[in-house]
Amino acid sequence: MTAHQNPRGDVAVLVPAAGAGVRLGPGAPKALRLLGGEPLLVHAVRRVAAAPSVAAVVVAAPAAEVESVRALLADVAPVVVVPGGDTRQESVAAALRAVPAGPQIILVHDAARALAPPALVESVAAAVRAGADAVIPVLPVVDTVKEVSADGVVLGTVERSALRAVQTPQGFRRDVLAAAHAAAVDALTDDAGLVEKQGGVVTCVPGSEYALKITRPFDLALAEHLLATAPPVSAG
Ligand SMILES: Nc1ccn([C@@H]2O[C@H](COP(=O)(O)OP(=O)(O)OP(=O)(O)O)[C@@H](O)[C@H]2O)c(=O)n1
Ligand SMILES: C[C@](O)(CO)[C@H](O)COP(=O)(O)O
Repeated sequence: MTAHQNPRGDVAVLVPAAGAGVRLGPGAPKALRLLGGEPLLVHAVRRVAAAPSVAAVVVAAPAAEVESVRALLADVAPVVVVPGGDTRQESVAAALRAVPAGPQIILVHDAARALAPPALVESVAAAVRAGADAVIPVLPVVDTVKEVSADGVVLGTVERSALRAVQTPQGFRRDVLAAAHAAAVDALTDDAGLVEKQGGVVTCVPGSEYALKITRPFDLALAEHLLATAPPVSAG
């Protein structure tokens, strides 16, 4: 199957999906765990592929699951599947190398954020299209945040008014993301961080509660409930 979803689109989405899911507990690699009877990866790819701007999707799968992931996604969307790496950053870099020529906007989206709506994909892409080098969806931090020592003693309270919790999809001009990964020295927890290290400007757009990262068992249980009320997949 071709890598092209919508030949008129200007966006390629990289989906890092090669993580083990240690915090979710023993079982299959996290992207293949079930939510509403379907793997998290299927939910994530279905939603990004439904966004009208998306021309191509590249999935970084667990190395041992590349063929099974290809088969799993064959009826969901046209995708390229490559083996992921030992870290999220390596998985994104592997997917980036496989992006077809054409799209000049690249989004990076965690398979673990399985319910992120197509409308969020479109709003991130639109902000890049409007001229931003890099765009991240964010939500305000609602808890009081404290810095705590390794032995559990509070060192201080962090002023939270300027803090934001960062989600995916994160969006980039293609040349900006390529340069940031090429220059990467340390493994960071998100791609926008690599752009920041290069002195790039990262712009925020409003995130979505549905784009929660399914990390621990409670998140999966919460996502099962959210699935019933999630925006329709066609809401690009
Ligand atoms: N080597 C890795 C590690 C993570 N990821 C992906 O990066 C996203 C965010 O990672 P996270 O939710 O932390 O997943 P895991 O690394 O699987 O979680 P854990 O740390 O609990 O094992 C996930 O879609 C995950 O599959 C990846 O592609 N390659
Ligand atoms: C990219 C990310 O989802 C943004 O919040 C997050 O940094 C991934 O973190 P993890 O270390 O893979 O859990």
